[in-house]
Amino acid sequence: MPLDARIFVAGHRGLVGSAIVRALERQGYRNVLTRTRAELDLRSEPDVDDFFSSERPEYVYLAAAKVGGIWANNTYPVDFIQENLEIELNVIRAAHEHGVKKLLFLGSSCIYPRLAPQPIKEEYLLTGPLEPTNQPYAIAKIAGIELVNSYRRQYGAHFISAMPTNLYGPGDNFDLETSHVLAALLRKTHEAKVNGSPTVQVWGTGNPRREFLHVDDLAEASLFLLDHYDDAVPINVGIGEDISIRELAELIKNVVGYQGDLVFDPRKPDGMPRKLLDVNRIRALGWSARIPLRTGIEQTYEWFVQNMA
Ligand SMILES: NC(=O)C1=CN([C@@H]2O[C@H](COP(=O)(O)OP(=O)(O)OC[C@H]3O[C@@H](n4cnc5c(N)ncnc54)[C@H](OP(=O)(O)O)[C@@H]3O)[C@@H](O)[C@H]2O)C=CC1
Ligand SMILES: C[C@H]1O[C@H](OP(=O)(O)OP(=O)(O)OC[C@H]2O[C@@H](n3cnc4c(=O)[nH]c(N)nc43)[C@H](O)[C@@H]2O)[C@@H](O)[C@@H](O)C1=O
Repeated sequence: MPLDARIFVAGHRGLVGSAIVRALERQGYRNVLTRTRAELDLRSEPDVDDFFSSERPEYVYLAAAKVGGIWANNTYPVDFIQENLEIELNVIRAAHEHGVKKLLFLGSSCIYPRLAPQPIKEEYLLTGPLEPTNQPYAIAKIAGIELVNSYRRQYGAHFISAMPTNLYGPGDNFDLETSHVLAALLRKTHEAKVNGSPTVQVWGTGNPRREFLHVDDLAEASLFLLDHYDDAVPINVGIGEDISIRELAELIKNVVGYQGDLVFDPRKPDGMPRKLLDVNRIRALGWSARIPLRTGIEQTYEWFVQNMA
């Protein structure tokens, strides 16, 4: 992408979108287009069309979506399937109709079968049943991949899809109901330390395993893929290692400096037993994650204390 290219980052105030804007600015891009949801609701087809027609973006990062952790996904299935389908249909269609040169659609590792062999290769998509707690969201994301590939096949569009693993970092959602595990445990553990509480509640058994990628790594990967990838296969983006939720909770205790105990609540869902991406495809292109988990958690905790606590 030339440095004066007109680049639309959809979802620029979110965890991922804000990191992509930071990465673009670091690399010297000076024409980054953004709109808040209040300024442009991406669920509205005519408004999306007007925006593309007046602003004429040349490149698009589609990082706007209805996003949430296991509880939110399980509790608001209509919102997760409907809003995501609407956003994908409007933005991807408008990008094609208004001549966007390249678009990156962000999916999620939850598109893969619940019991997929580990680490999960891109070709395992649609080879088995999905995890029920996030099936509506996963199906919306799979529809997004198919839409991207249909535009590639029917019109030769240079649209691509990336599948990030679980993300964390500055700007994450720290709401205890709707957040993902890492942000939730950072906040709970910090509050337990400050309030002198003897225990921290951890949902589920602690046995599920997850892979955590720092959002600044994902942002670098997103820029890299726009320049170096043009294929129908939705490419995995991860760090290549996973840990159990119990190990994550212990690591967070250590970073926060909390001396109390962890209490597991098996009445809460575990979700997918394991979700570790095979990242050989993106590594072969020349990109690897750089931020180690402990360093990333320390930096995110510092951000949380300065901005949210
Ligand atoms: N977080 C994670 O662990 C993972 C995320 N991903 C993917 O990355 C992408 C971004 O996720 P993340 O940054 O975490 O999500 P966030 O919830 O942090 O941000 C989502 C962004 O989308 C915007 N948005 C949502 N609905 C609309 C709408 N109707 N119109 C306009 N803007 C809208 C929000 O705008 P506003 O701020 O104005 O509300 C917000 O800026 C998603 O596609 C997600 O699937 C993939 C794997 C893991
Ligand atoms: C990114 C991904 O995010 C979601 O899938 P998930 O990986 O299951 O998400 P999660 O981060 O919410 O939980 C991971 C694990 O952690 C446990 N856990 C413990 N204690 C807390 C806790 O306090 N909060 C949360 N949220 N989880 C907790 C929790 O019970 C589960 O076993 C999907 O919605 C999916 O759509 C998606 O794409």
